[in-house]
Amino acid sequence: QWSTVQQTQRGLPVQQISLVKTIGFTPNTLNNRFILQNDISRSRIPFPQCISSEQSQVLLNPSTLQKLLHQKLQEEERKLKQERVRNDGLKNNDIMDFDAIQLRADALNGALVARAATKVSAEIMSQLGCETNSTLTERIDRFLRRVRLPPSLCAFNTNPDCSGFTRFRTITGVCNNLERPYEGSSQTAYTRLLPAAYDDGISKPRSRSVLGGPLPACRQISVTMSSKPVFDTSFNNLFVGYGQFLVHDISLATPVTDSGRTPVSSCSCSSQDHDMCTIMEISSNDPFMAGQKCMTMPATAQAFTDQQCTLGVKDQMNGNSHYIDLSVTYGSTKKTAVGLRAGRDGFLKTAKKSWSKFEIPPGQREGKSCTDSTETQKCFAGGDSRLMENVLLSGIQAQWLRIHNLFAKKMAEIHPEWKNNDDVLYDETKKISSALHQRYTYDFWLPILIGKQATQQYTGDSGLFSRYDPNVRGVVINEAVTAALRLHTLVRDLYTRCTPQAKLIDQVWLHDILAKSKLAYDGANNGVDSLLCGALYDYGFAGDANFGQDIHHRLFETTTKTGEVKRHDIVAINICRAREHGIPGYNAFRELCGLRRASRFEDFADTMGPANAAKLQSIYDHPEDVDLFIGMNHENHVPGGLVGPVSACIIGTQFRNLKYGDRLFYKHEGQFTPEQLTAINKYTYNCFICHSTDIEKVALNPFKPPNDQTNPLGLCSECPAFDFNSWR
Ligand code: HEM
Ligand SMILES: [Ca+2]
Repeated sequence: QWSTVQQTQRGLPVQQISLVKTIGFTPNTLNNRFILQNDISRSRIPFPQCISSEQSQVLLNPSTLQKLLHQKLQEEERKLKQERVRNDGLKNNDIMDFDAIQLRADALNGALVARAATKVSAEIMSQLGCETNSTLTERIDRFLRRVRLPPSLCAFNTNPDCSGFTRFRTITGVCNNLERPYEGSSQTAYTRLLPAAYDDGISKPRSRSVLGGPLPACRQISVTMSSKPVFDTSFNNLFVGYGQFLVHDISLATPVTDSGRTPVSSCSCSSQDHDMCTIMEISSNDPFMAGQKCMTMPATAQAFTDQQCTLGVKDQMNGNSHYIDLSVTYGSTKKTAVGLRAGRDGFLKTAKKSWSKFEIPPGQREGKSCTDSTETQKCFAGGDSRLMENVLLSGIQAQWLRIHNLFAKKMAEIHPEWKNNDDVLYDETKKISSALHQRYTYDFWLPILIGKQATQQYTGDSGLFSRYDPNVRGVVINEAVTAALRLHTLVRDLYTRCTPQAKLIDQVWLHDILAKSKLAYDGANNGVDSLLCGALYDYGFAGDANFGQDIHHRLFETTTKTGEVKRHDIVAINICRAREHGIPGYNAFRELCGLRRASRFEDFADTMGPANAAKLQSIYDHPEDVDLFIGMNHENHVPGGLVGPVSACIIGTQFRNLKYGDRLFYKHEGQFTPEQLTAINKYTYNCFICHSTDIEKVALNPFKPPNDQTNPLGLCSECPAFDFNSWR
């Protein structure tokens, strides 16, 4: 049944519209024929006049809508299949092994229905002859969101029973917010700080300057960014690696072609459906890629804006649980989570190698998330498909596995009555490890990124405990993960490996550890532990508009049989991804964050140096055109931070929401007793590293390079064990 929506979750009050009646939905009685015969060649009518016509009443007639939706569903399903067949011949160097996208993304469910609903929305606008542009997106959305899909097509149709899930986190994140149980759960939409901006007001990427000309192409912008990064000695590469681990915890923009392929290989230059595959052009005088036909990336799967399943403009799906809950380690879907467990004593599966006293992540059964897997050297399995994106990331995962199993063992020792209770041991241990992850994130990681002052402003509270606010939405913000948290400017080219005693082994290139498992299994050189050791000493690249070569121009480099070299570019991807996600430009976020909306490039002077403002002027026609990612990377840093004020504002808001909107946040009243929380606070990150690697000395603040005066090394042998006394 179609029905009207009274209230949206964005809090926009929506008027009822009388013409939408409720009717039964019976797919078999529908025919496929396109039933809208109206002339669309008319000249465009301004919005909202176009929707007040008689024709809009006809179009929004429930049975018309139903037929249209059914038709679009079939079309979309067919196109998805065609695209998969078309790309089947491509070399499959899978970086990502996607968990089968369940319920909400299945055919006739979730992602596909959301996609079809967007197509219906676009069709309605087109049939009404509405004039559309990116600035009208919000108003168009508000109009369309009055129309709700039949419940049979809405995966959120029934509320889950949360009564058994109040103490521990669920794997998906469902039942975290007891009033809005799906909020923040895996396979639901990102939220937005600002309304989307789509060229057609519905789903097409921003492509025009406000002055009328085309926006510069993504790769064209990227090649103007320098590849001569400088080091920032105030943080180390473990800070960078932890950051990547953390963003993979909160976000996976699930590709629409979720057949287990990389952003590189899941679309081809000949892809026909540009809604499904973005094709990035490369100019013939490109300094690194001349001769390469194009770069491609699959679109992000779609999701309904909220749990109402209405028509509306395009929104994207987060495949992972939004909360900071160690989902990289434990999984974001039930199936993955179960597969990662050993099935006894609360343990997680691991692999044991003769060359290390420590365990490493288990191999994937049929995994292809790395490019060099063999029978004895398998890609790693984990809760997030990007675990092998680089070996440092795999190392951080190994640490959490080791700590989990160590703690589960301790827990069984102090609670012999739980001996055979796999579930209790798993849940109790997981609750402590996720608490530690949150503590390290908020107390150590975030203050380095946005500075202590901004961290306090957005996430600070006094006293031992903090308080949950069920009205805060613990949902990942599209702008945060599509731009602000894409800290690729910090990513180095060279990675040091060292021995447990911190003796240099060698330095390896990012492309040697990117999607490759070889060095993780390099027993002679201590596997992942030697990279973790190196990360403590390596500086990161500074937060600016310089990007390391490997990630900028040589990402996922492959050579085909015919000798053709194919490369990708994270900067170009980030720009194009944000346009695909309808993220407005930098200027709009300046205003949101309390700065003046610039009308001339000189107005950027309050957030960046004149040279950077001039640089942006040389790329773009108008300040409104500047892409968020590019604008942010040109900002001066906030006090004590690595990012600029607009970045810090978006990131601060994100971490505030993921704290106060997370009912199970470790610091909130009721989660742990004061004694337990004190034990968690006392378990320092340096001792965590000591207990989860073979490294012998770690600095007091492990996210900063060791320094005799300001950040001295401590001996691991002196680290106290985690204090389990208050769990007895
Ligand atoms: C070590 C090297 C890294 C490589 C090779 C890498 C590569 C990538 C790639 C290929 C994507 C997918 C882009 C797309 O299709 O839109 C991505 C997404 C992303 N990256 Fe990185 N990245 C690295 C490190 C980092 C770090 C250090 C951070 C932040 C601290 C970061 C933050 C992100 C974020 C937030 C996303 C979006 C994730 C999502 O929502 O799905 N990355 N990265
Ligand atoms: Ca998560």
